[in-house]
Amino acid sequence: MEEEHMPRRELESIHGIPLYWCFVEKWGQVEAFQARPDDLLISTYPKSGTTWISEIVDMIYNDGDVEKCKRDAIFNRVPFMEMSAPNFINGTEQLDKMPSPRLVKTHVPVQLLPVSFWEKDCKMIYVARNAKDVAVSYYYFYQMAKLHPDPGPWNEFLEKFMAGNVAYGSWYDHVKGWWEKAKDYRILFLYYEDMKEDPKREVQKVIQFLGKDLKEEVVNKILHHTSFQEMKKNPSVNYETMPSWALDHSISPFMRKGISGDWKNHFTVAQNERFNRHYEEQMKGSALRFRMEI
Ligand SMILES: Nc1ncnc2c1ncn2[C@@H]1O[C@H](COP(=O)(O)OS(=O)(=O)O)[C@@H](OP(=O)(O)O)[C@H]1O
Repeated sequence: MEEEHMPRRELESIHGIPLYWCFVEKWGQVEAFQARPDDLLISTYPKSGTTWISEIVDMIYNDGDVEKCKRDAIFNRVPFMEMSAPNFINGTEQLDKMPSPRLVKTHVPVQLLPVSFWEKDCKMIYVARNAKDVAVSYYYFYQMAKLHPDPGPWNEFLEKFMAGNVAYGSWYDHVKGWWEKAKDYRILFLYYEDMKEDPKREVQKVIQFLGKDLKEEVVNKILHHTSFQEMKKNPSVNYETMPSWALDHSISPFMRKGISGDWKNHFTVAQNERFNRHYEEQMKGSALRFRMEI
């Protein structure tokens, strides 16, 4: 049998946001998606801790039962709403068939979220990560995930990232857009850096937001199971069950470093200065504050 493969293709655009051609092709399904009142939406800009918070939430939903959380891969337990690609299960169709309560993953900027999520007043968790670490993580992900166009050399990719010419568009607009919405809707806004600094405190916030009450020993179990070291070796979350023609872990593992501040190993002094100037302009007037390391 001929091996499946995924030829790299340039991004297309949906409502002005650059995105994979195969997601754009089925965008009508995303717009028409019917959220349910007890859905929990997990929203992030790519590479901001989506898989981490997804596993934490599934562990909370299952009262810290590790075996239950190993029942299936993370992308089946927390389906990726806008996912649509040849030879892959379609996100909206997968969700339509799923019993409630559902956990839903998305990376859409706030203006592209299907309206039914607002109408049903669903709870949402948004995780934000500092732009420099996201850019680095995204650069490696572009290389290993064949859905992306070729990222080119780091310097060129960084320029594209700053200009918002990457999948899901501008990081700056994404975080600012969700931050503004969090003022009016049931959105728990978390930072990756806070989760790294004090995972217990942040997991407690999630438990409270979900209206759960878990014993300390269960919380400790969740913390252990969702540590980077544990998740890296857990096939139900490390994406190694995905075919290598789609995700090539030999180029870069999905669970790559899991730290804050890795950008320092990639940005030159000149790149950092240029990035900082651009960052100030983009984030001017926003109350959002990120820590670039912890
Ligand atoms: N448990 C845990 N602790 C700390 N960090 C973690 C954890 N799990 C995943 N990661 C890191 O998150 C990065 C992947 O982000 P996402 O899961 O958002 O990726 S995706 O957008 O859904 O493809 C990617 O970051 P980098 O290592 O910087 O590339 C992962 O390593």
